Amino acid sequence: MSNFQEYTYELAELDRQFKTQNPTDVLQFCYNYFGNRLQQQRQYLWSQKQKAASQGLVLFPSADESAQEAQRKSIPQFKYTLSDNDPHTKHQALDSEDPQAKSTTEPAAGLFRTSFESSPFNTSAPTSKASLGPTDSVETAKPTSRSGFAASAAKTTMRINANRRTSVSAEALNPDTFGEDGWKPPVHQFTSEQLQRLNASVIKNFLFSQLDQESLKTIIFALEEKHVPQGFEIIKQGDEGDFFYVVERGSVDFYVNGQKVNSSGPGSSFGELALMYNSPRAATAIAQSECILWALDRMTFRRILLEGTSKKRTMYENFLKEIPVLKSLSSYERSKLADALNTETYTVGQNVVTEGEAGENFYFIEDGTADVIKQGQGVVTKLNKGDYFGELALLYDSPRQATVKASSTLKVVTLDKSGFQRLLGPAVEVLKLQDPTKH
Ligand SMILES: Nc1ncnc2c1ncn2[C@@H]1O[C@@H]2COP(=O)(O)O[C@H]2[C@H]1O
Ligand SMILES: Nc1ncnc2c1ncn2[C@@H]1O[C@@H]2COP(=O)(O)O[C@H]2[C@H]1O
Repeated sequence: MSNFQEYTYELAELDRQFKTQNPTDVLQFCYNYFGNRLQQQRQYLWSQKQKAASQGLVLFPSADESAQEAQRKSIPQFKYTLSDNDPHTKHQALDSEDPQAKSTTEPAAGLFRTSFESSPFNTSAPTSKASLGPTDSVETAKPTSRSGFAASAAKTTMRINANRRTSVSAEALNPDTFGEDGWKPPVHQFTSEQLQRLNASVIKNFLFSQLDQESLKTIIFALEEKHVPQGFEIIKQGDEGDFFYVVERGSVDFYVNGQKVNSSGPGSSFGELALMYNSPRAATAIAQSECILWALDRMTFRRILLEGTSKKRTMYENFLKEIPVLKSLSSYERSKLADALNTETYTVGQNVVTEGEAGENFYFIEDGTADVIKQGQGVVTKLNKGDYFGELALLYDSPRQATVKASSTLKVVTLDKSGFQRLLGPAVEVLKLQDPTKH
């Protein structure tokens, strides 16, 4: 594109955004628009340059080698000239791994009441329903989240990784640098009633179960309570990811290209993909009913939850693909299932489940063999890699119908009761059809 073409493109895009959003503060809107564009472009060029450098190519050659070397080491920063306290100015560099960038972008606490709040710039506001009003509980929390503008700005920015999933590990943040780079998680204040609710539901989310106490505490205090009305568009497909959400109450529907693909209820979470892969939002999320959500900012998600989550998804991805009973699950449903799995190992002769006892888990055999034994009948079935067991007690809320004993070293992947009820989707019908007591 020639400079002139680029210039006309930018003006046309600004014009389009302006007409869609109809801002009240014209200059501020233009300032924010170009600020974000410039910053995104600098970061994009920098990332391209790094990629090329890793393959021995030099992009944008400079005569001054030492300046080039210095540049290679740090992301060139574009700095805003307005004060950080400007309520319209919450920049995209929030996600930058560069500490300098963050120190210039964190808004002063208290300026933003809630990131869902209707603002002249917020195109994520519901199309037809009333906008979200801050609840008492929201107001008790000190918001440090993105402004409404950030959400709308996402639409105007160049899509760095549009429609492409980059590898998580390549982008993972280095835990060794925690604390050294100035990053601090948001710390909200909760009422005792809020803490009780968090304890009762949200904390039980699978993604949090892998965390040590310290990380769990960080996550909890970084959460922000959001109340959204029925019909509210929480996430828009194609937007940039800002928050990860856990549903405390209500349910959320997901649409990909206008088609409903999924829905999820209390205890579930969503909005992780864009944060994990630095990709645009993969689906639109709309509140099917009034919802209470807990939102976790992108940076805290990436710093604390990214590694464990991506490790689990990678670890179980291939295994789950091979299990016949799970063939009806979409790859996204398999990923969510992977989040909820754990591995246990049993030695020969050990019981995994015992006939007559209550059932808490469902099992897939990852490696090894097991015998299914019924009192008075002996071994009724032998199980191998890829087989499952323990579904009957969970399907029918009944005691275990048989004992399952390891007949060699046995590695099993476990799914607890709540995951079984929420994450197996269409596979539950297949499990019912294959009930071994009926064959
Ligand atoms: N079938 C699906 N495909 C993609 N995303 C889905 C699907 N079902 C639910 N989602 C959620 O919708 C979210 C939209 O934002 P993210 O892409 O960040 O993360 C996505 C998932 O958490
Ligand atoms: N013939 C069988 N009768 C009962 N349970 C069986 C049989 N064959 C395999 N099983 C598995 O053994 C498991 C014992 O725990 P559950 O009853 O939860 O679920 C049972 C089935 O998954």
